[in-house]
Amino acid sequence: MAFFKTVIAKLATEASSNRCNPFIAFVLGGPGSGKGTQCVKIAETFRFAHLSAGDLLREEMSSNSENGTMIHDIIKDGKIVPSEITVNLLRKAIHSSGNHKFLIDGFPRNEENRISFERIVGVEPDIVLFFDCPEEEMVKRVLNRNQGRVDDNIDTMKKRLEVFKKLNLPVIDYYSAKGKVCKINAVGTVNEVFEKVQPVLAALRI
Ligand SMILES: Nc1ncnc2c1ncn2[C@@H]1O[C@H](COP(=O)(O)OP(=O)(O)OP(=O)(O)O)[C@@H](O)[C@H]1O
Ligand SMILES: Nc1ccn([C@@H]2O[C@H](COP(=O)(O)O)[C@@H](O)[C@H]2O)c(=O)n1
Repeated sequence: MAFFKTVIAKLATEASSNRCNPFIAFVLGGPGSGKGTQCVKIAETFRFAHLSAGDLLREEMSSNSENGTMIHDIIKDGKIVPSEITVNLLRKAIHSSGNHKFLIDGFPRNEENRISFERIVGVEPDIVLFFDCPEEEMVKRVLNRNQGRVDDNIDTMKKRLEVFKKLNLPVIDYYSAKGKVCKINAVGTVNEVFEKVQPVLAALRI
């Protein structure tokens, strides 16, 4: 708890200085951990723009763009779309949003995503929210989601969990070493989880 308070205090101090840049919160967690659900609540309560990398890719996939089929095949296979595509979608969404506080949901998924964002957008995140959830709970949530997603099936879910462990956890470790990660236990009802998130955001004086 003391460590947690120190991290928040440090982030709050950094957040209130140097506010020319946008405020960027990366939101990470395994597939089905509930990051999208929490982002909606955070965005409403704390007036953030919520940009979901997965949603932007799904929109691109449905828009008959030249990359649509490739994106579909990669998502269905639980793999990661080439970073340049995702980062350029995020860059455009950031620039057209009119907001200066962003929740970037489901990004960066691997080292290539992380490095590409720094190169193309030119900023690092101020904070990383990590929704930590046991695998069996994530599987249950994804299989009950019922939104017609091509990746909400047990075969793709197994691959996504492997990709999460192999490629995404090292990114979380990278930001942990920089003191930027707030880990939130994602078990509980949606409101119970939000009760744990709220003080973290409230402490950031932005
Ligand atoms: N705390 C919770 N308890 C039970 N169900 C939840 C909880 N949070 C979210 N859900 C449900 O679990 C499913 C997955 O949630 P959500 O889409 O927010 O996860 P996600 O981490 O964004 O997933 P993905 O990475 O696959 O997009 C949804 O159907 C959502 O309604
Ligand atoms: N940075 C990202 C984010 C997502 N993807 C692909 O989309 C799938 C669904 O993403 P969610 O955030 O909605 O879980 C994901 O499994 C990837 O295939 C990506 O490539 N890069």
